Amino acid sequence: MLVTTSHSQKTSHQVNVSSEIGTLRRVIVHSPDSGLGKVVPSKAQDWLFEDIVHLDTMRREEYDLYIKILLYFLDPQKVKGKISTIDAPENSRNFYKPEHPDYFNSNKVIDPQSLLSHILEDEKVRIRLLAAICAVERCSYTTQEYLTTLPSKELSKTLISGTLPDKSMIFAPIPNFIFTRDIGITINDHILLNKPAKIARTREALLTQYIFHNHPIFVHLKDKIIEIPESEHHFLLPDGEKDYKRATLEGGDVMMVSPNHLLIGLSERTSPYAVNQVIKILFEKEVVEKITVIKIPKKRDFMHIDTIFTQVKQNVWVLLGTLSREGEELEKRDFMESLQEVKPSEKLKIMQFVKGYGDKPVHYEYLEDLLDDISQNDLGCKEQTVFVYSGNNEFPFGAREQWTDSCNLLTIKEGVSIAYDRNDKTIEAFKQAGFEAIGAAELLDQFEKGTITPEEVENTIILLPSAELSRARGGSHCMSMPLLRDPIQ
Ligand SMILES: NC(=[NH2+])NCCC[C@H](N)C(=O)O
Repeated sequence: MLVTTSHSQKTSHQVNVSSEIGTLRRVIVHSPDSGLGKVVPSKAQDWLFEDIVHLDTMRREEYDLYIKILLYFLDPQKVKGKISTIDAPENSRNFYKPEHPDYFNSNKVIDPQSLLSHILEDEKVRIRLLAAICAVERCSYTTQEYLTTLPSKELSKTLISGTLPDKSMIFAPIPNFIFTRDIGITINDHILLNKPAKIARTREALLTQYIFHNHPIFVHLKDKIIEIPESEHHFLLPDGEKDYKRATLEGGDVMMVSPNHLLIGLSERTSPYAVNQVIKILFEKEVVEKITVIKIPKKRDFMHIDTIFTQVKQNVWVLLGTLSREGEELEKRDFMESLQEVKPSEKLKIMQFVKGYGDKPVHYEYLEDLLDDISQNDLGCKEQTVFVYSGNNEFPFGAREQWTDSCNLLTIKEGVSIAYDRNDKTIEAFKQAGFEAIGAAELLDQFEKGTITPEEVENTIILLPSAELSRARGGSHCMSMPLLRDPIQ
């Protein structure tokens, strides 16, 4: 192995997440690679995109700001006072390219492309991973042999983008790799790896599995990496019946809300069998004591639970009104709506399992009841729980803004979250709840001028330009896999 682990490195390799809001210290994010620019209209839906994106705008005007904000909060010496140089045209964005010598190379804001190039230095890992990928992608033996000869940095780039250094495509891109939330989830000091429901995300899972099992920064996690096995019945089922018994789970459905309490979505992407397995494994390993299952409608609009709600502060949540108590009350006031019967599959169902209390779950009727219980009882918050609704619950903006990820926020420290700038009504609702809203570029400008420091930022929603990013159907929560957060006070 090229990278070795010294004692001082070990502390910086710490992995622990016990809340959604403790100060973020280490995170995995992936900058949009060239594969995103290869999405064509005929494949967009298969690749889980609603549209094709303009890669250059997505990078320069949107995602690069996200990286700079994350670095300013997590690893400031990488960016402080350097932004105009970093973004100077003659530097060709090299700062953001993991394969380039000028890459920011932080051990706090980490790109899986770098981790992959490190593990590919190991001959054994390289051969095994290439064999696995080439089998999945049905490559010829000659292609596989050629790939083994590529330098690690090039190979890493190719395995992610699907494109060789000569720009020819050897397999499909994995454009959803920017949504690192879905590749795995840190649950206290364990990592739960994902089992994607969609074929388009298969290679992501394979790369992630190899990274977590082989990279020296995760070597201490050996017994703490959890993978969900397929049910043995699954293999004997006719194809038409397979779906029900499949084990699928994506990270957007898993939320660590307090040290003992995990939320897991039962959704379009996460199957009942996987949920059962997670409960069994986490209880057996004593990783958490309480697991709440939130069954959401299987709809493209919702996909994972983190598209419906996320947490901003111990007592503040942003959520979609139509699936909540607020939504039902609004509906009841509308006589015609109340005549329409809601299909059971379109209703939210919340069941809470506590270790040692058998299979008898506690039921919550509404999302607000559960979130309030988390704020007040799990987190012991003294203030009243506040709900900020998507689109400020104004028809039809709740649904419109949820579609562009108004409810999908990454909290980088208590009360400070990153959101998309396009969700005007939700931003308005945040302001009414006492938050400030500031554009990412403006905030960076203030950091550079020294008028404010990241430590001084409080109760603020940082707004990221999102015309292109939102077409990929994920927000900042999806675009982050936290590895380390401070415990909440
Ligand atoms: N955690 C999330 N909500 N991830 C969003 C993923 C979006 C991606 N296009 C997909 O459909 O898979």
